[in-house]
Amino acid sequence: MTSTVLEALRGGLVVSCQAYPGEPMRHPETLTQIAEAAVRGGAVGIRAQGLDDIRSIHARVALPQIGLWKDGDGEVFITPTLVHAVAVARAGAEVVALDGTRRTRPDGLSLAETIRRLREETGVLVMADVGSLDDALAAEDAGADCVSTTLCGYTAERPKTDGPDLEVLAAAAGRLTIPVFAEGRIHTPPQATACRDAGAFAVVVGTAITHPTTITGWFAAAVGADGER
Ligand SMILES: CC(=O)N[C@H](C=O)[C@@H](O)[C@H](O)[C@H](O)COP(=O)(O)O
Repeated sequence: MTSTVLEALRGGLVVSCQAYPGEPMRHPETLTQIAEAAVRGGAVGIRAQGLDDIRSIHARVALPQIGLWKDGDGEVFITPTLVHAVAVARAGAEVVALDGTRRTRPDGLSLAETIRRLREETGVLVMADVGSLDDALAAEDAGADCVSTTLCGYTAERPKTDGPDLEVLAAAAGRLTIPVFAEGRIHTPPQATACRDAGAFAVVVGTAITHPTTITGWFAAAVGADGER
């Protein structure tokens, strides 16, 4: 049976509120305000990065939060170890998103061991961010509560498609018994609808809603103002 927290996300839009190191909006207060604005637009959940942002958003936004901690300069950087995952749960995230690929984790634990110990220590729900159908199948076997297509196009297994990886999404939604979230390069409302139609349990959008630098770049390019002036 799907948990109450996941049920609250079913069929809805989750907004990922993140800024990258060195960027002007990288501040917990700013990202909390963005999350509050997303609530007004109809988001059913928030995805957030970093312990300070997670704490701040948890205190002010009454929606389920998918938390993660990006760390390290290795291939596995989304909540890469058990220690990171426990910290994300303790910061207040109802769901911990972690690297759910079949790659070696920096602490040497398997995904199954990570999920088992995280659950024992915190009781939190686990979202495995996957890069392929095989990752998704393995993550379900490892005990994840849900998967997201977050890493499709960011590992060696899949090409970086222009929009979301609908192929992996549809295949995973057809094969897994746990919820499959659509995430990654969903840049337009029609793409979000396509994800829903491909079987997404819920749709996660970040950049196209919360990353003005990228959005500005799209428009600048459209008017030919992105080059040297
Ligand atoms: C690959 C990776 O690091 N993905 C991250 C995971 O949290 C974020 O940088 C993305 O913004 C998020 O997944 C939402 O995707 P998009 O911004 O494309 O709507």
